[in-house]
Amino acid sequence: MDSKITNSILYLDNVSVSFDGFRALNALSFVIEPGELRAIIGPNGAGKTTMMDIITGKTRPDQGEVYFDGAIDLTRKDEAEIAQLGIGRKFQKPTVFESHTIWDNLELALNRKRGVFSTLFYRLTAEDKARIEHILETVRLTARKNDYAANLSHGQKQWLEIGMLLAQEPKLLLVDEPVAGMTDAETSETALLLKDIAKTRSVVVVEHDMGFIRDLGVKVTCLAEGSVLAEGSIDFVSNDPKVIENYLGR
Ligand SMILES: Nc1ncnc2c1ncn2[C@@H]1O[C@H](COP(=O)(O)OP(=O)(O)OP(=O)(O)O)[C@@H](O)[C@H]1O
Repeated sequence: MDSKITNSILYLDNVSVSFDGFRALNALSFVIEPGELRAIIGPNGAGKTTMMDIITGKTRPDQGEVYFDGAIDLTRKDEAEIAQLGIGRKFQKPTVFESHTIWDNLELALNRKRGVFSTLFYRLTAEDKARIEHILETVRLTARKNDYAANLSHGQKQWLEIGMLLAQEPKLLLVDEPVAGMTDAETSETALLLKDIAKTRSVVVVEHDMGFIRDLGVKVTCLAEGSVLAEGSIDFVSNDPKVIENYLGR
């Protein structure tokens, strides 16, 4: 097998998918390295959500290769299997349990991995507690751990949900527009938080907020019309005439 596949955490090659004759992805190819934090930008309808749907098994490609963690062919796995393999997805809207505390939300997320029956009789070990404390620190919510999730700001709810995904220890985390609706301070903090997370796993983040993308300071992939328009540093990508014409200049 190609070493480009075996050395990557995520490998997409020539992936296409059409809906009623409309090509949402058109020969999309890109590679994410283990431990990489990658930013994906692009205009509305560029195929960013469809790309995440393909990776998580929600949508099947019409053609192309999708490999995870070396040699796992994701096109042969269903959504549940892909989640189990270690791909976590954060949707745009936070979906935390508002009437539970922040701690309980994380405990529930930790238990989700274990299944219903073991959860019924399960007591947290010291190791589990340490894990929750560590996640609380990562997502900047230690001081709020006993508050109800309902009392968090929108940005903090996004962080809590990222924490709930971390409890399941994904190898790859897909994050869709995390900073939409956040304050400027929360947006800057989210860039730091995602960089912290990427120290121990790979992260792919889709965002429109260019200030945030600049703060991340990582490799950027710009999609348009279902394929890669430009890829490289933020300066390289934002000076590309095709990116200016199709996205930034709009
Ligand atoms: N299930 C579907 N059925 C029909 N068309 C779809 C479906 N999913 C996506 N599309 C179309 O495919 C195109 C790509 O959509 P997609 O949501 O992936 O873009 P996006 O880059 O995520 O856009 P945005 O930034 O607005 O979220 C759009 O024109 C969309 O209408």
